Amino acid sequence: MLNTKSKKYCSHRHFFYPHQNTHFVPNITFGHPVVESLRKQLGQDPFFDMHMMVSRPEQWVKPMAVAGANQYTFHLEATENPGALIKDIRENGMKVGLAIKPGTTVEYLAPWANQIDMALVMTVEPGFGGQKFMEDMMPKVHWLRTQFPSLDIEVDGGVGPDTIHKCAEAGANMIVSGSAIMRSEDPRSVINLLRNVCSEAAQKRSLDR
Ligand SMILES: O=C(CO)[C@@H](O)[C@H](O)COP(=O)(O)O
Repeated sequence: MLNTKSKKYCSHRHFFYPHQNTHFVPNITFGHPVVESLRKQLGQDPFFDMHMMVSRPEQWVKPMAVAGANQYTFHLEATENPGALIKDIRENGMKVGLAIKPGTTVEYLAPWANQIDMALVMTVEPGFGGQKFMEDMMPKVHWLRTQFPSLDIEVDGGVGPDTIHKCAEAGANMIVSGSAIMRSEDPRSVINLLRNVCSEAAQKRSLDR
């Protein structure tokens, strides 16, 4: 639960920036020591995109870069100065991802779209796996794809074989999928399916252009 006394509204009065002692999401996942260890185990090939569901994302840029992250994705709702953070991420040699929660409209992300590598449209409230896919986020994906044809657009939350077509048709080309893969008896085939549906949709878009 966020401490409402620490609420601080920004100029457009839609977000509030959690106080440093509150959590952006209510649970804890792994941090840069695990990233460092994975990098050592897996070598330089895997692309590590760090989705930072944290308050004050500024504080983890350098540790994540040193640990071997390739892309640093932060939440627009969690920072007061996205421009400075984007600059810092780049100066630390990483690509930039910018995420929005379901309640945040794309118009707040749009001004930054030309400065980032990837836009992440959350299709659940951040925090937990296994939630229901929010189809009503697809217009955001579609709008971003129309406005920024070459931007990487990711969806995250409730994405699996039943929902991937909606994501791909709307224009997503990067997918986060947890439960659908982990709970499958054949994870490889689920991964291949998700990949293929996205590639086919992207190919069709490029032919239509
Ligand atoms: O971290 C989050 C939500 O905060 C997501 O990345 C989920 O973990 C994706 O898992 P599924 O929704 O696919 O189970």
